[in-house]
Amino acid sequence: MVTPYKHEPFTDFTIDENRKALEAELKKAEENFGKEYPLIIGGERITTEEKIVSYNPANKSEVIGYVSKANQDLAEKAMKVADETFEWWRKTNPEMRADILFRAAAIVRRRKHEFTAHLVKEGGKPWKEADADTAEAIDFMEYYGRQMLDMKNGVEVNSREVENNRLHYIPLGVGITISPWNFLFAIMAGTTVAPMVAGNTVLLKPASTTPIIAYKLMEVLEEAGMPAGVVNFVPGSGSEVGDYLVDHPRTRFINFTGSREVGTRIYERAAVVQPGQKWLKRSIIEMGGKDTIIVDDNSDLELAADAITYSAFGFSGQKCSACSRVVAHEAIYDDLLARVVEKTKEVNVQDPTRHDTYMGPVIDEAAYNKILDYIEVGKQEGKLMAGGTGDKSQGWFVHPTVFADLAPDSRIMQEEIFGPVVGFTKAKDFDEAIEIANNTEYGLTGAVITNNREHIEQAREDFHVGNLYFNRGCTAAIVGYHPFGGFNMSGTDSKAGGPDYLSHLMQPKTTSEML
Ligand SMILES: NC(=O)c1ccc[n+]([C@@H]2O[C@H](COP(=O)([O-])OP(=O)(O)OC[C@H]3O[C@@H](n4cnc5c(N)ncnc54)[C@H](O)[C@@H]3O)[C@@H](O)[C@H]2O)c1
Ligand SMILES: N[C@@H](CCC=O)C(=O)O
Repeated sequence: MVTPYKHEPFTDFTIDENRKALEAELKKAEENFGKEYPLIIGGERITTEEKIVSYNPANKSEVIGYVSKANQDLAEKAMKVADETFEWWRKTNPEMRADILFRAAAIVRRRKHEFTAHLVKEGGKPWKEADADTAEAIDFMEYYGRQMLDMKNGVEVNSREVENNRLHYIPLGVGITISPWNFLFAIMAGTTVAPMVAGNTVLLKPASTTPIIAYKLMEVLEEAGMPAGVVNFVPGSGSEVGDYLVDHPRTRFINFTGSREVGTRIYERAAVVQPGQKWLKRSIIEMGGKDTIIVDDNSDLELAADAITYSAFGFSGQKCSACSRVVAHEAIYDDLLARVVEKTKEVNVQDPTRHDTYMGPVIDEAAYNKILDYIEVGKQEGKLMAGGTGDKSQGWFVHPTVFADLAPDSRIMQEEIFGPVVGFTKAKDFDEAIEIANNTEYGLTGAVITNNREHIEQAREDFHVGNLYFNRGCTAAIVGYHPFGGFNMSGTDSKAGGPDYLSHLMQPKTTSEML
């Protein structure tokens, strides 16, 4: 009997015991620095000459580890193994597959601080963010296991007197999971275990900046009883291994989360029917955001300022859900801006190994340079109110930055920066605020801070985003509570952590028997 789903609680690090536990795991994580990690294909560990090097973004001189790098030959080998494994894995009992996830979740829960410490080091996440990432990985396993149990008997369809009709779900085939570095554990794990529990086999290609956490997930799944060949670990270059697997005629589906640039490229390539290909590939493509918080004239400004500060600067703004645009009613614009600037100046930026860190580094040099370039653009387009500088002496640190008085169509208000930069613009009334909020090519998250019931209902209808929140920030969706995914150029809106998610990874089959 499976207990009802509830999300994994976050750790309270003000409790001495919890703080000491994480500190001990951070020390242990440092002892493991510099280790080598192989590929895993059909359970076989394969070491290659060429390596991906994973660095600590808060301390450039620290190498977290060296990960073997797949080439096209190894990708082909992994495809063959996954294809063969699918032939029997697709017929396995869904309960057995769900049990693997429940066991895997329990293993991670028992070693929670070990994983969280690893995320602090490999992802540069402050404790709170790293703990939430671990909790979300657990949630995905618990939630998708239960979803599979709910879906295993299909759904009721009508039958007539002379026939017996059924609709049930069958898996698709071999899927390619391509994951981002920002939710290095949760999204990587969720987009791997969902297809697996649905009866598919998977080739997992994690982000090259954060591959080691994916190896650790593989170890957990193996310990939980996942047979060899079901999930195969093939880290490698996006343009080499990624393109090869996306184009492969035996690829049945692609489960991608990442940037708009790479997502649209994959979507286009996957649409091309290759010689020998017998199906139309399914593409689940979740991409970026340019997420807005609207602040109404009749609203709690302190709540608004807190929500903006956390949504803009939590994990250095490196969330697809991060608030990068504020649209404020002109009557409260100056007051709100002053509050946010004051709070921004209080944000500390330091090594996330320290327990009191609010904001750590950005992920790497390319991200650092891109964000600082945008800051220069912002200085031309608006008024710099806070931040505006970086420090790369030790790691890739960018100070939380606020720009005021931007035009809604300025680059800072339109393009995904993926860093700790937020822009403010003014609206004369709520109608105009909604119009500005919708005026991007994305449609992922948004929030409205208001005490006006009519405006809540208006936004519910007209604010065109996949995840809309009222009187809170626009980040921190919880699996099973806030199914997550966006509209327009934010992606295919598959709603990760929601009741429809597994249906994207299976196909419904109707059978009708004459009586
Ligand atoms: N919508 C969501 O749920 C969601 C969640 C997290 C992150 N994101 C988005 O992800 C982006 C940040 O992540 P990122 O920098 O890792 O994104 P990215 O697009 O650079 O990389 C994502 C993955 O794609 C791989 N890749 C790169 N080129 C490829 C190719 N040609 N073929 C196949 N794979 C290829 C990368 O190696 C990585 O594993 C942001 O835009 C953010 O908004 C979206
Ligand atoms: N699901 C996360 C965002 C994932 C993208 O980076 C949130 O709701 O903040």
